[in-house]
Formats: sequence, C-alpha cells, structure tokens
Amino acid sequence: MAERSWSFSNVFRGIFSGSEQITDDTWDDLETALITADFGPDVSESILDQLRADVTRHRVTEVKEMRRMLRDAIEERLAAYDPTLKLSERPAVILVVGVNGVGKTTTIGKFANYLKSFDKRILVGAADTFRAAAVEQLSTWSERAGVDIVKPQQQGQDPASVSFQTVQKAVEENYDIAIIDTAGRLQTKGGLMDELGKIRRVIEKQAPVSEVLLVLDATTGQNGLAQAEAFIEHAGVTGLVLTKLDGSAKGGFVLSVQEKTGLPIKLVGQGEGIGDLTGFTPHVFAQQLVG
Ligand SMILES: Nc1nc2c(ncn2[C@@H]2O[C@H](COP(=O)(O)OP(=O)(O)OP(=O)(O)O)[C@@H](O)[C@H]2O)c(=O)[nH]1
Repeated sequence: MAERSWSFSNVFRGIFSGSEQITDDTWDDLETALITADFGPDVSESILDQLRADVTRHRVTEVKEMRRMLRDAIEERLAAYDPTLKLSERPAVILVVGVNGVGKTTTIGKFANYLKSFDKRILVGAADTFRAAAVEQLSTWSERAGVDIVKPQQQGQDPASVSFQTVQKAVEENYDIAIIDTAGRLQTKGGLMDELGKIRRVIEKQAPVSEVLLVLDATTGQNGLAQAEAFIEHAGVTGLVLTKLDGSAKGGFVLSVQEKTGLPIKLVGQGEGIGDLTGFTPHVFAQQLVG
C-alpha cells in the first residue's frame, strides 16, 4: 500500500534508524513522536509505560525489536473495539451525524458506493434541509454512486419528515440500507438533540435505527472531538467515521479517539474520491502508523 501523508512511520523512521540499540534518546524521541502524532498525553504515557515494562521483561535491547513491540501494543489496543457495522436489519437504517464540514455528505457518497459493490440496494435521504447546496451535493454523490435519493420537497422542510419519507420508501420498496444525511451545524446542545431525537422517533415508528455514525475530521484532532461532545453524550452514537486522514499527520488520533469515547471506529476516509473510504482494520492501521 502506498505510504500516506498521515503515516506515523515518517516520524518513527528517524527514531528507529538512528541507532541499533535502545538508549535514553530513543525513549525521549518516542515520547515526542507520540505527542506530535496526537496520541494525546494519557494514551502516550500509557503506551510508554507498557512498552517500558515489555522491554524490561523481555530484556530487549534492539530498537528493531522495540518497534515490533510498539506495533503490537498499538494493534492490540486498536482491536479492543469491534469495528463491525451492524447491517442485518432490513432495511438497515443509518444516521450520519457530526459538526459542520467534517465530511458527512462525502462519506455517505463513498459509503453508498462501497455498499453497492456488495449488491445492496441503497437509498439515501437528504435530511440536511437547511442548505439547498447540501441537498444538491448529496444528489450529485448519489448519482455518482448509482443509488436512489429522497430529497425534501421544499427547502427548510422538517428534517424529521424527510427522514420519515426515506425510511418509508426503504420499507415499502425493499431497500437493504437507508442512509440519512443530517445537518451539521454547530448548535446548542438542546436544539441539536431535539432535532436528532425527533428524527429518531419518527424513523423508529417504521424501523429500528441500526447505526448512528459520528463523523470526525482527523485533521482537527482532539479539538474536533471536544466539538462533537454533545453528539457523543446524547445522540446514541454507535460508531465513528474518521475522515481526512490523508491530510493529517495526526494518525495517533485514531487510537486516542477510541479510548476517549469508548466508541469503535467503523470507517476511515482517506481522500475526496469515491473510492477513498475503507473499513477499519487494526492490523493494517498499526502497520501504517508504526511502519
Ligand atoms: N482530503 C479529504 N477531504 C475530505 C474527506 N472527506 C471529506 N472531505 C472534504 O471535506 C469537505 C467537506 O465535506 P462535506 O462532505 O461537505 O462535509 P459535511 O460534513 O457534509 O458538511 P456540512 O453539510 O456543511 O456539515 C469537502 O471539501 C470534502 O471534499 C477525506 O477523507 N479526505
């Protein structure tokens, strides 16, 4: 796989190619690298503690061996969360939520395209009714992915009613999956949650909600996480989507975000193209991060 710009291995290459034996400098450099890559202070410290204990216990002296241990430690921690998407209901209803501009609509386009390759019948719902451009954008993506769309009849239509119509059509016409785009404004917690709560209630009159995916922009790191706090606390989020990892040097965010929220990462966006979305595989990720 081509090396991505977010790859942590660039940072590591310096540390691990400097000398063959582990020295005090190796530990200092490693700590700096973990912080730089946005693992966050707590996760960085606990990785370092674990690694120190492992290195001592196994009497490891070589940098090469330490690198392997780091990779394994990161993989093990990433794998503590289940990345499987729950799509067994028919239709499986997926709500996509998140703050402004994080990549919700783009993700839905890529995700619809990905699911179609498994021969699924997909319907998307444009419940981001505040911006006409948002509906147009989703419409363009649905065309590219070759999936059907339910749009509001007029601008500003109640997002809950568009969601209702989407799920109704999905049930009546036997779609496998309905994906609903919601508005991404930074709102007061009350307004945001009232709107999402209403969307949920009207959907659940017809079908259970299978997944609530919170989209996070990896380039904003810990900051973006703070902005999304209201969703995490109140929206019944079942999984995370990390976007823009292609533009981020903050690969460590991948690990800290799971540990901070207790939520699994289920999808990863690595570009603006329709094919730039993948599932989340801890083994591959640890490899890409550490090299
Ligand atoms: N490089 C890169 N850009 C991305 C990725 N995902 C989304 N984008 C870009 O991010 C910008 C915002 O994406 P949107 O999908 O419009 O975001 P949104 O969350 O739907 O925005 P609102 O509806 O305004 O809340 C667009 O320019 C996308 O092309 C990604 O994985 N990598």
